[in-house]
Amino acid sequence: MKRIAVMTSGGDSPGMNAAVRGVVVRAENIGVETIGIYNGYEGMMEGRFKKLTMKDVDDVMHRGGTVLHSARSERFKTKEGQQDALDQLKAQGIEGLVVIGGDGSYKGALALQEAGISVIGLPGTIDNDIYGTDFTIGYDTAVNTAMEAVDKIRDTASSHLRTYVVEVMGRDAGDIAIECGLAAGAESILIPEIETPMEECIERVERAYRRGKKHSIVIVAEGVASGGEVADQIAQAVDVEVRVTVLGHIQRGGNPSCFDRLLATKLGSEAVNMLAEGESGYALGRQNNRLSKRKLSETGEDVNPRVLEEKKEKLTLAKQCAI
Ligand SMILES: Nc1ncnc2c1ncn2[C@@H]1O[C@H](COP(=O)(O)OP(=O)(O)OP(=O)(O)O)[C@@H](O)[C@H]1O
Ligand SMILES: O=P(O)(O)OC[C@H]1O[C@](O)(CO)[C@@H](O)[C@@H]1O
Ligand SMILES: [Mg+2]
Repeated sequence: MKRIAVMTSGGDSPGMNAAVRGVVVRAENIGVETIGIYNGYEGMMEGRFKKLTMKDVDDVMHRGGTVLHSARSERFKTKEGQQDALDQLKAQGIEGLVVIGGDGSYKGALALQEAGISVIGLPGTIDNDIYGTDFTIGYDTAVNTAMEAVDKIRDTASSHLRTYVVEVMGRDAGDIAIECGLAAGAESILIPEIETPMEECIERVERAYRRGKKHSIVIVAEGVASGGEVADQIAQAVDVEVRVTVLGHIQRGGNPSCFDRLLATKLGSEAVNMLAEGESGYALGRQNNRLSKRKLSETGEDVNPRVLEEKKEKLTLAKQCAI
């Protein structure tokens, strides 16, 4: 294999740069050329390609965001869009491709694999919602950002004896909500995958005050409801001042943690090894502290019931630890 390409896609995540660096460094070390594709699948269809050398990734390991930029592309979901992308890859003589992104990006990666490109997927998303890996690149940084923010909110909540509803990211994924909620000792955690009746959430807030607690914290993943909606319901039921904080995109930014840098570097490097050995069509990750690989074709919830099952098991276990 003489020439491969690397791209980032979907919402950015801290550690994507470290993954790109992992790919470029390993490829150069074994004499393979790397092309960077800018702007995700949108850039692929437009031919936004540039050769990358170690010099280009000298100073990116510690940076948040993605130097290759990222995008969400509706056009790439169409057959015509995918054909344009294939034409561009072929014109550039790309023999292998590393796609760094989330579950949506993996669907695009699978389409390219099925069309004859050798693809390896790396889990780059703060959502931690990829089947076959315990952690995604960027999740550790994001959940720590959220937890630190909730710690700060707790200080003011406690001073004013208030309840705070903190809305965190996760349209379909509850990992950030549940793990930052557990780590910050929240009274109630609302996630999209497992329904919690509002009465239960309200009862938990009331119970905290009855116990003599000075504040209470409710974490809600954006996919369940807005923080404002949840706050209104609590304020109607409990005689307490309620405030809302929406953490938003600060959860996607910032320098990647050591964990995310190492995960990204190892996976980037391994992706190149696999392509060089003629293996493709896999999504890489880490499970039980070992490198894991799953077929890209098995990572979608729509095709593999284990995806949702495994996710619910993990979240149910975590929920059992809540107060
Ligand atoms: N069914 C599909 N077929 C082809 N391409 C797809 C498909 N679904 C998504 N994609 C492509 O992948 C891109 C990224 O997907 P999406 O917006 O779901 O983000 P993601 O990769 O899941 O990351 P995150 O959830 O962290 O933002 C989409 O904009 C689209 O171009
Ligand atoms: O920045 P955008 O495109 O609004 O995306 C927001 C979504 O992206 C994610 O952060 C994942 O990257 C989700 O948790 C969130 O719902
Ligand atoms: Mg996703």
